[in-house]
Amino acid sequence: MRRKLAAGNWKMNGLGANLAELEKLSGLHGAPDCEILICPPATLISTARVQAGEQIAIGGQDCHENTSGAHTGDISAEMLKDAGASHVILGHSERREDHDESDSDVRQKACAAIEAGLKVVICVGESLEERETNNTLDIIGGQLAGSIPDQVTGENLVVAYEPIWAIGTGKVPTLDQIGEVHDFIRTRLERRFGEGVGRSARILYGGSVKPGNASEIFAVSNVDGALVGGASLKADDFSAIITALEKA
Ligand SMILES: O=C(CO)COP(=O)(O)O
Repeated sequence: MRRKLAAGNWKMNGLGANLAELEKLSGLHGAPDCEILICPPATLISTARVQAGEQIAIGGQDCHENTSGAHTGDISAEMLKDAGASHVILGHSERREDHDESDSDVRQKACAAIEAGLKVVICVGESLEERETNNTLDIIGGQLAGSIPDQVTGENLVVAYEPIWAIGTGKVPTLDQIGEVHDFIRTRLERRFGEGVGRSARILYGGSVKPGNASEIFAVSNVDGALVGGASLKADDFSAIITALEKA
C-alpha cells in the first residue's frame, strides 16, 4: 500500500516569520499512512527543518545538476541535503518556462538529487493549448520518458501531474481528466520500471487544490496526494487538505 503524500510548494513566498505556520501544522497531524512535505524557499530550509518537528519532511524547489563549481546563485542537491531537505521538486512548469528547463535538464538534476540521497518530486503537465488539442497524453508521456532517470525506486520517485492551466488559476480538470492522466502515468511507470517501482511510486495531483475540492480529487484512482501551492502557505488551509487526504 502506497503512503499518501501531502506536499506544499511555497514557491517564492515566505520569510522567517512565516515558519510559524509550519510550527502550527506540526502538532495537527500524525497519520502513519499520510506523509507531509513542505518545500519552502531555500533560505528557510535549515530553520524549517528545526522548527517543523519529525512529522513534517522538508524539501527544496530545485537543485543544480552539478555537485559543486562555478554556478553563481545555484544550489546543489548535496547542499539541500546538508540543510535538512529530504526531497526536492524538479521540473516545475514555472521553472521549465522561466528557465527553459528541458526534460534532459530535469533528468540530470534528478540524477544529482538521487545521488545526494534526496527523493525527487518530478513535475509533468500540459499547457491549455495542448489540452484543447487533445495532446495531453502525448505531452505527459514524453515528459515522463525524458525527465525520469533510470535509477529511481518506488521510494525515491514521486511524480506530480500539474496541468499548467490549473496552476494558480482556480481551474481544475474534471475528475475524469485527472483520473485518465493518473492512470496513464501509472501504466507508463509500470511499463518502464516494472510493477515494483511502477506501483509503489506516488503520483500527486497539483493545480488549484483547495480545502473545498481536495476530497473529490483524492477519491480519483491513482491520486496518492497533492502538490499544493497557494493553499499550503496557511496552516489552516493545508491542514484541511491533509485531513481530506487522511480520510481518503
Ligand atoms: O504549482 C503548484 C504546486 O507546485 C500548484 O499551485 P496552486 O495550488 O497555487 O495552483
